[in-house]
Amino acid sequence: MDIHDAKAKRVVILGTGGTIAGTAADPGDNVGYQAAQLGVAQLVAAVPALAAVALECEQVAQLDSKDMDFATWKLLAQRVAAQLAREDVAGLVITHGTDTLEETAYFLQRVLAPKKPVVLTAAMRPATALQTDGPQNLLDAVAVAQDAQATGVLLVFAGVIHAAEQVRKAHSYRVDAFVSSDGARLGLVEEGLLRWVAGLGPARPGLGLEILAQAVEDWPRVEILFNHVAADGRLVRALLAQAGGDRPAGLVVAGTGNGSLSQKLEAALREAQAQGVRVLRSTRCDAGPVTASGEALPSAGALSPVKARVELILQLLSEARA
Ligand SMILES: NC(=O)CC[C@H](N)C(=O)O
Repeated sequence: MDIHDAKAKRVVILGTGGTIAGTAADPGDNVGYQAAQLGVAQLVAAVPALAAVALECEQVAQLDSKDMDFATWKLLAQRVAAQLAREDVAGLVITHGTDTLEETAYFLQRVLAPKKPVVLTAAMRPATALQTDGPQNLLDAVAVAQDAQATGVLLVFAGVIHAAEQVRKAHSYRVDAFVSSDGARLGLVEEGLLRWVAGLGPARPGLGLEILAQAVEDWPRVEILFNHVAADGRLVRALLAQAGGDRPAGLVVAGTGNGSLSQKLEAALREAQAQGVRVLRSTRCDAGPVTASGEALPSAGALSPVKARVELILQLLSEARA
């Protein structure tokens, strides 16, 4: 859809901070900047084409996404649900830091599984940079939020539309920092026009906002560990030795290859399981699922280790209410 279409319904932009709202003293400095300095209304004001779109802005948070926390997640999920419930709203855009964006995207998809589009976007260069990427990403994200075919939690970045489940940050510096596993990108945005390249798959139903009712201090602790040469399970045993409330409720292991584990690490994880700690097996490979087999510890499917952690936290919250 052309973003200049006057009949287009309203888009609400929720600001949370990140580099897209960052500033540096020197325009040539792409790394020595402060994230989360500009308000979301200032980001919109920097994109003249957005003046023609029916937009509202809401500042939900103002942080560097390396510091994203459960309280902000809970507030964001509530605000997203409230804005989506409005009939005059076609879709949402969320501005976010790139560092933990994929975790927030997966969290919102699993909790809300929205029918309307919820489009995250971000930037790899601060707003003051010579080659700032935030304004174009914001413009593209608004175009996707208005599109009748767009649905669910998406990321729009560097002209590409990604789905929450597949996307991950793959580069620490380049402006096209995100990829989708197995090339599963959904589409492209070119001069405000969308070109879908993959069908949108059927989404699982959302777990519901109610599961977030528990105080965030009491949300389950889930840690991530790796398999690697000579992984001996001592880290697992150190965690199990922690006193009552401090010990993790769940562990995600980023296994090698198809989620494989050294004999010692697997033994330690089975001990954890026997003691009531939930274990999920993911892979440290960049792409591809963990295909379940026989007696192996439970697989996280195609979820990356950080998303498997979000999934386990949400499953534990959901089961605690059942
Ligand atoms: N490019 C970025 O957005 C990363 C900056 C910052 N650490 C954040 O995630 O908020």
